[in-house]
Amino acid sequence: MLALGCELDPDQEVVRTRLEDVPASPSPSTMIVSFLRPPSHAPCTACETVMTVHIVERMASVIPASNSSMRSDRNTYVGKRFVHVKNPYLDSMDEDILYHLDLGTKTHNLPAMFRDVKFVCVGRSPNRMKAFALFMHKELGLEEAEEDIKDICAGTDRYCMYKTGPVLTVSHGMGIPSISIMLHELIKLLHHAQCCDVTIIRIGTSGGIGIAPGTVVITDIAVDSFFKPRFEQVILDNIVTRSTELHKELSEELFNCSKEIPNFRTLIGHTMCTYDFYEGQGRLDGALCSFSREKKLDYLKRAYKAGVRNIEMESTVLAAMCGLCGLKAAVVCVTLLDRLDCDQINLTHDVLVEYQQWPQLLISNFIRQRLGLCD
Ligand SMILES: O=P(O)(O)O[C@H]1O[C@H](CO)[C@@H](O)[C@H]1O
Ligand SMILES: O=c1cc[nH]c(=O)[nH]1
Repeated sequence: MLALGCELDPDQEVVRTRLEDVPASPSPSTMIVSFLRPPSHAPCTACETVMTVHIVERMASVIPASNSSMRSDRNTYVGKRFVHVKNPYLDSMDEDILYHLDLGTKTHNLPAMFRDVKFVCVGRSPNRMKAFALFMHKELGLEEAEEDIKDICAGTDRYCMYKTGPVLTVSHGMGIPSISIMLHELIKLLHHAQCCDVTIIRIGTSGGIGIAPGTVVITDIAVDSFFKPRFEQVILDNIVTRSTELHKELSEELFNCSKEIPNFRTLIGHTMCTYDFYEGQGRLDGALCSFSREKKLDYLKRAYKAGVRNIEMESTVLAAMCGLCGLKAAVVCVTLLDRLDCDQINLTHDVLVEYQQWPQLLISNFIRQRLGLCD
């Protein structure tokens, strides 16, 4: 019998192992083959896939009460839910330099700067996020002068960061590698700053499937290009599979909040996260295209049937990392086109600007509501 070639962290679980599926001579990167399913789920096609790797790192929210090894971890969430890191090496480090944010534990008093943060809003570009921070500043009625809202990461041009009251706004660039680097350092920052009960929301744009452009999709589950609720992270020469479920109550709260905004088109649905904008999203207009229009439409229609309503490029890793580190996460993206109709984004500048404001408006209303600032 093949022994499982790893030691499991309490937060990681091989839910079921199908030894008959293990290749006779597994390569070093296919040491364990298992059949994965988050324990709280009934079996479904989305989860019932034999994968090259094999470990589900469960989100705290899906830990069954009977799992005693996880109970203490879970109990730390009662009352205050701290942001936690899952790295035994961090504690022994004399200093932690958050290189891409130009911040550090020795150079900055992170608790003094950030301990009161309750909401983190992330989005692609420095300009968009600066505009959002200024908008939030106005909406929260903060006394500080607008000119005093400075980019906290000004010492680097990798990302930007603004703090307006309890709201931290950070840019993340395009795609999984870019947002993933930012999230590692942001999560450590929130941890070092002893933040608790933090909600993180990605505000973005996306391509819709079978829905009118301008619709805001609130993601319930982020799925990969195979419509599976998973994020595969290559670690050394293993692929570790992580769950991509987002916070259900949070998405419902956001949806309810959207109902109070006049003429706001919104829905809750699955969001597909890809590694590429062109071939990866089935576009016919990239520099490379090796499939037919029929194949493209067949793929997008299958995605729709699987519950996917929009496509973007960051949601799976955000869901996976935040779920593991005790952050309630949501993804709110407006759709710029219906991919069943076209591939090119041909909106006028004004319409594009208007569409991009919808998610921002929703998030600002949500934060104001949470802070008891609504009329
Ligand atoms: O508008 P943002 O938030 O960047 O979102 C989408 O747009 C970019 C591609 O144009 C990708 O980052 C994708 O996720
Ligand atoms: O089609 C689109 C539009 C915006 N962002 C994407 O990732 N895809």
